[in-house]
Amino acid sequence: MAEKRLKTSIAILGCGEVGATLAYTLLQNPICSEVILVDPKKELLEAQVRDLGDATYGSRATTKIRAGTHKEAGQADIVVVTAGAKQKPGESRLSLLSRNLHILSSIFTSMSPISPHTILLLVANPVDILTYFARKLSGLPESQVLGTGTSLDSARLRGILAQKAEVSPSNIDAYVLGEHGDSQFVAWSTASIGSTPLHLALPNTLTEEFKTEIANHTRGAAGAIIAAKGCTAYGIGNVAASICKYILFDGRTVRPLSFYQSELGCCLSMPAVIGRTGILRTMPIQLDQEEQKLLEDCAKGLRAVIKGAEKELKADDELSQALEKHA
Ligand SMILES: NC(=O)C1=CN([C@@H]2O[C@H](COP(=O)(O)OP(=O)(O)OC[C@H]3O[C@@H](n4cnc5c(N)ncnc54)[C@H](O)[C@@H]3O)[C@@H](O)[C@H]2O)C=CC1
Ligand SMILES: CC(=O)C(=O)O
Repeated sequence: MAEKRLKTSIAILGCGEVGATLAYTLLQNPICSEVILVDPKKELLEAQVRDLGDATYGSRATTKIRAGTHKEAGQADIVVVTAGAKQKPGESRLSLLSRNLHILSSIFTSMSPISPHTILLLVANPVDILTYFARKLSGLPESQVLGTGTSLDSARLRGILAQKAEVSPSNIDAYVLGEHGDSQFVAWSTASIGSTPLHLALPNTLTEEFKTEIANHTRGAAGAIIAAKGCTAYGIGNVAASICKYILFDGRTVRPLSFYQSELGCCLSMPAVIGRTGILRTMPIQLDQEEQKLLEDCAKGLRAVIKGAEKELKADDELSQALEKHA
């Protein structure tokens, strides 16, 4: 029991491209005692654990990796859900909804009873919609259920702006907000380089044309990478590992994350402070009129998807029972 209390564990559900990349990132930058991988593909699971284990021998690695069950995962400090289908080239994230919602529901059935202290981090797509249903299926408090949301899009935005402005990405403070998907938008009015507002830092560059080009580049990044290599993994591996660190180390770090927005009736990304108990609080952001409209349109679109999914769920006995359990 004493040993259990001293251990910190991160369970990763799904050990495909994203799950394995996240596990590798966590082994290279240790933040917990143990990483537990769970996947119904037994041969793949065993091979990933062996291959990842090989990366730890001979170094000063402090994190152990092992295969586990969904039940064990349900007792981890953090459960990261990467389990699910991914987009084929040209497919949208939303097209994955029906398949991934079924997987999500089966995961919660298998993990039950989930520890009341577990923090759930959703990665699988469509991440905002799955985060919304994970809240309902897990029965955990809202603050403990979050999605990576537009963290990855914001990292991509920082990268391209840093190139254009010829400064380090760490000096760019700019967010993509809303859906991790096509209705996302850049909060240009709040963006800065260091403490200098973007319009002062890039006075001749920040035209409407430039903003459209950057926003399209950011929105289209996943599609372009998937068209060429079939998946994206390194970016999200790094983003998800950082979020796990902010949680376990009680970083109180501000990040654009997907979580339930009661006034909008859906999960989407807004800046939040994250720490040991998950979402500690929302960080208010002053959007301009146009951005506020984009946020509301984005929420409207997500609510419509949720409504459609709820209808589909009602027709599916197993899923509707799973949802009712925590209604
Ligand atoms: N939110 C984000 O920014 C990003 C999200 N993604 C999403 O992450 C998900 C995973 O992507 P990949 O790893 O490339 O796919 P993948 O196909 O390589 O791996 C998915 C794994 O999930 C496993 N799985 C299926 N049902 C399971 C269950 N009940 N329990 C545990 N594991 C289960 C599969 O067996 C498979 O090994 C996709 O939905 C993808 O769209 C990917 C990149 C970025
Ligand atoms: C696949 C995905 O959601 C991304 O790379 O943004």
